[in-house]
Amino acid sequence: MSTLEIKDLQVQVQTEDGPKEILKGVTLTIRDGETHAIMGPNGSGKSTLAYSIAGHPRYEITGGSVTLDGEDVLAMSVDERARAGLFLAMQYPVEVPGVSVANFLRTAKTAIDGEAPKLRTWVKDVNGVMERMNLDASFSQRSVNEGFSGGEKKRHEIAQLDLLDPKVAILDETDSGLDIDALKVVSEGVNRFREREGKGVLLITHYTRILRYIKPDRVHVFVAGKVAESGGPELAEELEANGYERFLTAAV
Ligand SMILES: Nc1ncnc2c1ncn2[C@@H]1O[C@H](COP(=O)(O)OP(=O)(O)OP(=O)(O)O)[C@@H](O)[C@H]1O
Repeated sequence: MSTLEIKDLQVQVQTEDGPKEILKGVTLTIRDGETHAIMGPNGSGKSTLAYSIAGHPRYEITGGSVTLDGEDVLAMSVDERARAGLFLAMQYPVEVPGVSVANFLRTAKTAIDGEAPKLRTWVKDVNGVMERMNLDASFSQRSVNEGFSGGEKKRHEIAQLDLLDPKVAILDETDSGLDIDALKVVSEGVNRFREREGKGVLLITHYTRILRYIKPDRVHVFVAGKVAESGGPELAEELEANGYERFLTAAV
């Protein structure tokens, strides 16, 4: 089971000019096995939603709730959220110089499962994932994200998704900066994850092209810190054709 329920979520950040309200009451439920796409203009608060769910300390929750299978996510520390089954692929993955991909993956897996994975199956699993993500075997020995190309960073995020096997994956612009081949590899990785029993996906994107590979159950238009409209995949096609204008006018 994996139901992520976001109710009337309100979030602010501290700026030099005082607090700034970014999320103004976001309500969204991702049920067992569903994939939801969020699209919206720059600065509408999509990444803020992703970071707030993952527990980034910069974002202050001023109202509302987030639960995963009924558990209060907002009461959990960042690592508790990961152990509870939340995964965030960041728009700009951070570099961790001196920590190899192999070490990072094993440490993360151990922290999430509460015990170290069995070495023999783990090595096989990692090699299998690297191969599927079209990453060279030597990639495991490189420092996390240091000097990675844009495409390598995103493929590495999906390799993590595959190995860490969360309940709900939040993917923040995982398609940005990918060439056609990498987009396919990344999409296939996400689809393999979706095929597992009861997994939820929240996919933040600017482009409908990824939604041709990863078919969403629901599409939400995010404008000025709120969900302005929700619909099926046809809503993404409408956005591609007409842009956000009708939503922006309505939000004023
Ligand atoms: N620390 C901060 N200080 C000031 N403003 C901030 C801070 N963090 C976020 N914001 C503002 O909050 C708004 C929402 O930002 P966010 O990154 O969530 O938008 P987004 O929809 O993901 O944008 P994009 O599509 O460009 O990635 C923006 O106006 C941004 O400048």
